[in-house]
Amino acid sequence: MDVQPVTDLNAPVGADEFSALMENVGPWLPDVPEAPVGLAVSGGGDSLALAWLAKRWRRHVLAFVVDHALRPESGAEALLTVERLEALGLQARVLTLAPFPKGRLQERARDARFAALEEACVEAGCLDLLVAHHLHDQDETVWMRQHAGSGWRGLAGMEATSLRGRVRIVRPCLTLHPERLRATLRAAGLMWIEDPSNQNRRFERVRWRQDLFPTQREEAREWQVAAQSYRHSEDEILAALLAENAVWHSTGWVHLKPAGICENTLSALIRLVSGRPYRPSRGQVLALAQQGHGTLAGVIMRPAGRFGEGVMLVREERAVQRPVVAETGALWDRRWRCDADGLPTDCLIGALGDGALKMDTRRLGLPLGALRTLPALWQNGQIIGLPDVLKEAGAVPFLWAGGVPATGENGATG
Ligand SMILES: Nc1ncnc2c1ncn2[C@@H]1O[C@H](COP(=O)(O)OP(=O)(O)OP(=O)(O)O)[C@@H](O)[C@H]1O
Repeated sequence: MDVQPVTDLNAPVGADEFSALMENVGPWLPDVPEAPVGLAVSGGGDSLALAWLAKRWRRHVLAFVVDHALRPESGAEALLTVERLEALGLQARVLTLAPFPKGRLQERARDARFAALEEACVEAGCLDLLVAHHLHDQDETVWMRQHAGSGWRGLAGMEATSLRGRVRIVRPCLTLHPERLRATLRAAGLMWIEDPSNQNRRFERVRWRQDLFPTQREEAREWQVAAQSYRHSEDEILAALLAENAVWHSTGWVHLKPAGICENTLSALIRLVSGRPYRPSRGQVLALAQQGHGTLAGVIMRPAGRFGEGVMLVREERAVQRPVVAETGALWDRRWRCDADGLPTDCLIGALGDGALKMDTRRLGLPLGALRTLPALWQNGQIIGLPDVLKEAGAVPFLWAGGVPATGENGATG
């Protein structure tokens, strides 16, 4: 649907305008209590304005307020935000984060925040999570990436929708000026919290926010629109190449025919097979494509041999995660999620490893490297459960949880 641009920065965002923005980032499930739309609210002006608008758009919206527990007053602020949300008729929950390691604070806080939000969304039945990034956030993202020497993929900025693990992140306000979100709050007579870290020039984003001239913001928008349209057309080409030439096996590896081997397919497939959120560097991928075999970003590429022409891409055994405690929902190696209930307390999830030696890879139809890097349930150094993708008796359910699809960019920040 076409949304008429509103140029008056003092004009609150209207209900019809917001509905049109939401329609552009749909489709949406029916408005039922079993499937609320999730909403991430920091308590700051932007996300509170989004909460107010979202509640008018739909009855069943569930807000999550993450308390990073980094400042003594943060717990009280989170509760105050919950009260404000409840006063708007929204259901709201506080998610308090466990302490996380010092250093790279903003990045770690963001990762921990999204992990908690994803978990809470899955538990509450929310497929979508709304966040309040707006036009100025997008400008700053584009400038930061431009400054870091990012190519067109980076300059395309944040997408209005992207996948993160098991939820879809939706940014309905990406084209809205922040002044209009403030105007919306003022018109509704709502109060919000100013987070002091939003003024702290120690953080790169804050410096860009404070220093960018209006003309530079305009410039960023031009780059962003051009780069995003290029990104979308490149993604279409990539999807067609993959559909024609790549076979993704549910045991976590890929067979790629010769006609499909190029920088674009390899970088997307390496990200997929490794379970990592980011693509490897372009130079490294080009070198690998030229060599025809090798190891990159936790993935081994080698000739496909008995599987046909071309190459196979298999997770590198040396790079897999160490064993983790086995419990329902546990994620191992960023690739596999354990879906079994009632596991004994002293079990671990780790690579099948040498447990694969007694197995017949020909009968199972997969390369040894792929078999060795599948998850297994271990107890006292013995394998007590194989993943159900192998279709063996007494198997344990594991779901592929790589999180990032092969096509479609996830230019996520924030
Ligand atoms: N502590 C938090 N709890 C829940 N959601 C959050 C939190 N911090 C950020 N978010 C979500 O991520 C978005 C982007 O984060 P960012 O840090 O840029 O926003 P902010 O300036 O802190 O807050 P706001 O956007 O509410 O003014 C927010 O708009 C909000 O939707």
